[in-house]
Amino acid sequence: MSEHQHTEPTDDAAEPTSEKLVELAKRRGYFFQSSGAYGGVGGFYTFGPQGASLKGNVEDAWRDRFAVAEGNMEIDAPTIMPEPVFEASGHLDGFDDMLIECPECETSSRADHLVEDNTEYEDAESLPIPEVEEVIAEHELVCPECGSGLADVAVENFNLMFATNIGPGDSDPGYLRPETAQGIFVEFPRLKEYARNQLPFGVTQIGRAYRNEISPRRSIIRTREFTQAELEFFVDPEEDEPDLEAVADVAVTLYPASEQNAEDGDEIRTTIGDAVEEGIIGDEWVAYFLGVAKPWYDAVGVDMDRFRFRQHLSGERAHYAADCWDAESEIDGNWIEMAGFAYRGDYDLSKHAEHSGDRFTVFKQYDEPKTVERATVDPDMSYLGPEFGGDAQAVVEKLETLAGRNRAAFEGESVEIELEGESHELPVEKTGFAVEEQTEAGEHIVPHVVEPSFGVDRLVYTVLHHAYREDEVDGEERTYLELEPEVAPTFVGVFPLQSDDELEAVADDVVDDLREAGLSIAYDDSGNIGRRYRRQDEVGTPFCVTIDYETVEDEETTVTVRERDTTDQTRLPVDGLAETLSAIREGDLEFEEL
Ligand SMILES: Nc1ncnc2c1ncn2[C@@H]1O[C@H](COP(=O)(O)OP(=O)(O)OP(=O)(O)O)[C@@H](O)[C@H]1O
Repeated sequence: MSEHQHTEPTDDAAEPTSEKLVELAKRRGYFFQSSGAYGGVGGFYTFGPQGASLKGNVEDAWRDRFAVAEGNMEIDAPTIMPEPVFEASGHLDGFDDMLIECPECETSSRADHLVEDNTEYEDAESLPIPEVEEVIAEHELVCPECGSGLADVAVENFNLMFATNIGPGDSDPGYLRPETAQGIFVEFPRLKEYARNQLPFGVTQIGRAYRNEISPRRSIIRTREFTQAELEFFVDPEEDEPDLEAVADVAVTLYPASEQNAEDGDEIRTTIGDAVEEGIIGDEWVAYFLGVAKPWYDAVGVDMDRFRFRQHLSGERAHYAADCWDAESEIDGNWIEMAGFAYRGDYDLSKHAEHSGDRFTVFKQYDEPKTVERATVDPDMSYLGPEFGGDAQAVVEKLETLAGRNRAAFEGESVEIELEGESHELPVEKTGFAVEEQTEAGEHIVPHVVEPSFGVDRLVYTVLHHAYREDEVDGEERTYLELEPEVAPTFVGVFPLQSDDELEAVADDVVDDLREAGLSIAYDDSGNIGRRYRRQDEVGTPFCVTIDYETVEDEETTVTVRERDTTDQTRLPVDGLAETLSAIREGDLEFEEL
């Protein structure tokens, strides 16, 4: 849960585009704070008609790339899970942020953010609480809301999970999942069957996650309910290798930990292939998914000049994560995390195995059966019973473990075991010790996990922010969103020039044709034509089709087609219009070619 000063600014920093974007988003139906009729509630946002459509298109594009094209499965698990799941995952004990509450105005703030925003510390999250308290006192930091001093105020750990009860009463606590990933890990014993026990395989999920953030901020960038798109990719660490060839030439901007730590460190422009070769990206699987993600981000409309992969600093990384990189986008001069790519080892599956007692392994068949020597014991119970009484079974278990670990212990006349701190000698002949040859077809292994974890809301925000443009058309200021046709909520605006039965009849036919071709259409017959264009420009509609008097006068029925970014216009016959626009949407044709 890192949030660095160099990657995220304070709320009061001047953010011209963000401010204008948030206003546009509300006015045009992209997103707005929820429950406004009741005063609004912090950290919850509703996606309006345009936003829901954009978000859905982004999710579809993610599904196409990370589930369908990669051959991974998709699941849809519940958002509430029982307490033992989060005991196992570590969220119950460790999913905390540092909370400081102002005694004067009762405003809650994240203590680490307070320190990062107002001192030279860049990674206060990794400091122990007493040190954070010291820094707050030393720097005489004050409440961001009312300005009261916070020098003597205690900092506490605050668990970010939303708690609830499953069923009546409180005997069965549950939590709203703080990440979609646990829904995949918990079902692993069944999911591996669907994958026919063959590694590697991947499972994706797109769904809501909940975090009771102490101070949600920057509109949909830090909310309390948000959407994640996660892939858990399970591999055999000994044998599976990614298809690095496929992404070797992908050009990337990397900001490795070494550069972040260096005095004059800088971003590195390289390719995935070279970065792996030079050891900049330590794990090949992580490198592979960075290579898949970069062109995908480009395709959905993230500006590649304002995009980079930043490696986690050692203090930021979970202890089990071998390598971790974030995809970051630049927003008004600051970098925000859009996704994390982590090599998580066998941590998650081992924890769930330990806590649930279920099998979180995959049976790995050897190419050829192996003959192995196994040391076994078959103790003489008529001897152990009288000798050890109620402890006889414990002695058997000790002997079994010892035979597996240290055969040499059985080489003499007697063997020594330890029981509750006391040492006992047994005649070897009474243990039934033997070494046998066994043929084994394979072994049970715990797969390792590579996790690309995307935040959909932050991506939607970035796509809108990077698409935001202002220019002047015919002496008038214009705002438009240069959204990629693949994700734009509406593809074509259709306007009859005037309220006229003949024009409207043609417009209706055009709408029917285009909708039949699967294109999303906005029909607008109100206001002057310039204003209708502006409305569509502001929501990022790539094309507008106007039905005017030439349409009905000409022998061939033609319409004006206007392109959003250039505002260039051309006349096209209604016949074949749907095919032409579909070809543009698919990327098979450029507007300039018309
Ligand atoms: N409160 C939030 N609001 C919106 N999106 C979020 C939030 N927390 C996490 N995400 C998204 O989920 C993705 C994966 O979650 P992860 O646990 O790696 O985030 P994180 O490192 O805790 O984020 P942060 O450091 O910003 O709190 C993030 O990259 C981000 O896009």
